[in-house]
Amino acid sequence: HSNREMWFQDLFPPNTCPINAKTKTFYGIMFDAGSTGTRIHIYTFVQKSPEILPELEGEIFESVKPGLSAYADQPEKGAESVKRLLDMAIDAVPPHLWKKTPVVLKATAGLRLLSEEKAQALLSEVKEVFEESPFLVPEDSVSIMDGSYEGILAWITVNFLTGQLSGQNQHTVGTLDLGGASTQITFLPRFEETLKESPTDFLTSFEMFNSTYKLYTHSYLGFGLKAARLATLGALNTEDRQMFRSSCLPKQLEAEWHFGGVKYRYGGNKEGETGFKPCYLEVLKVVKGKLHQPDEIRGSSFYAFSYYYDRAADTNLIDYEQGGVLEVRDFERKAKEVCDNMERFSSASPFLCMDLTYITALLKEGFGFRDNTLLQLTKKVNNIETSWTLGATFHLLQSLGITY
Ligand SMILES: Nc1nc2c(ncn2[C@@H]2O[C@H](COP(=O)(O)OP(=O)(O)O)[C@@H](O)[C@H]2O)c(=O)[nH]1
Ligand SMILES: [Ca+2]
Repeated sequence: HSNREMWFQDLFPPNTCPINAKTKTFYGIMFDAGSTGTRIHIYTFVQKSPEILPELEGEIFESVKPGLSAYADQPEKGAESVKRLLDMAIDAVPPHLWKKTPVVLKATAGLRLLSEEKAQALLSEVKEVFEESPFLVPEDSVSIMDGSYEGILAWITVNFLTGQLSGQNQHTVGTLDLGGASTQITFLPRFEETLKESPTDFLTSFEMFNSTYKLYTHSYLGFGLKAARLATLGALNTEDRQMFRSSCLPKQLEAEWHFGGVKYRYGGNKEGETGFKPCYLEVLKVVKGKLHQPDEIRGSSFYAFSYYYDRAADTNLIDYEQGGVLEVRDFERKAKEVCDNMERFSSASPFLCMDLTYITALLKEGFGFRDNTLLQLTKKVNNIETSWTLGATFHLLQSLGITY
């Protein structure tokens, strides 16, 4: 819509070009209501002309625990946790831009797993908090996000931040996100076979920055790290409140754990086996045959974040600040080390062995990656969080006509 302003562009040297004086600065506020926490991302963008992608100037990021789903029976308290984060945006965005700055919350797997009624109560309390704020509240500003968008938008984020969405010669990278309750895999298929052999609902066309991307993506609900703990313990979908035991936990352990508003009792195999081998067999039951395995990913490398990153950092496989490159087999090696020496790691989370073993099984037996598949573990690129929230903000600004 700004093409009319372009005629004079060639007449002026770039630094005196009037269009530069028209550089747009804008903000976007995106909430990630995840299963384990709620986070606010306040983005600042500048865009110098319609031909180039908006530049991301910075991000303000803050988070609170627990997630909204933990307030299933107290929706007002859940909304209060959102309000406290939103107050940060009042300070971060200049007052004259409040009315033009959209605020949106998207909930993921935690709310997907609640009853419709409880989820809606939470969402409408949050909507009220938004309506009372000075920001722009678009239609559908508070919702549960479809799982396929979660993967696509994270893919957009990572590929935007690594510069793969601008210019020619785009070498996009696939992404792996491991949340608390669900996990996503997304990549741009290069092989005709992948397009032919994938279930149709795993393939989605998505338009962004004037390009159309046909992506392979799927969100596996119940395969996030914390949901997988419950599945391994056999505690999913059961009303039974017994003690759940596993060979992946320290022998003498007996404890309680809260997830999604439910209390679970769990412990080690007092008399029976413990260690990597029996643990791997337990975890295998959770993943084996449950996931689609596209052939073409076996040899390619992926960006991995969220709990892949956290557990790799917890065990010094990568530096907590820098991230790093790993092979799938590094997770297996670390799982063996932890599971076969649980006393040595007892000061860490009692679930460390189970988590690392699950990650190993998910990658190898779930998705079908090779032992030597490379994983680029990343938390931030150029100081911006690798989260679907950036992709979602681009999508939002585009739909509101705020970006070109
Ligand atoms: N890199 C990155 N990781 C995040 C961000 N927000 C949450 N996470 C990670 O996401 C994981 C928790 O998943 P969560 O979003 O609560 O569960 P989900 O609803 O199943 O996706 C943890 O490993 C967090 O560290 C973020 O902004 N950047
Ligand atoms: Ca998440």
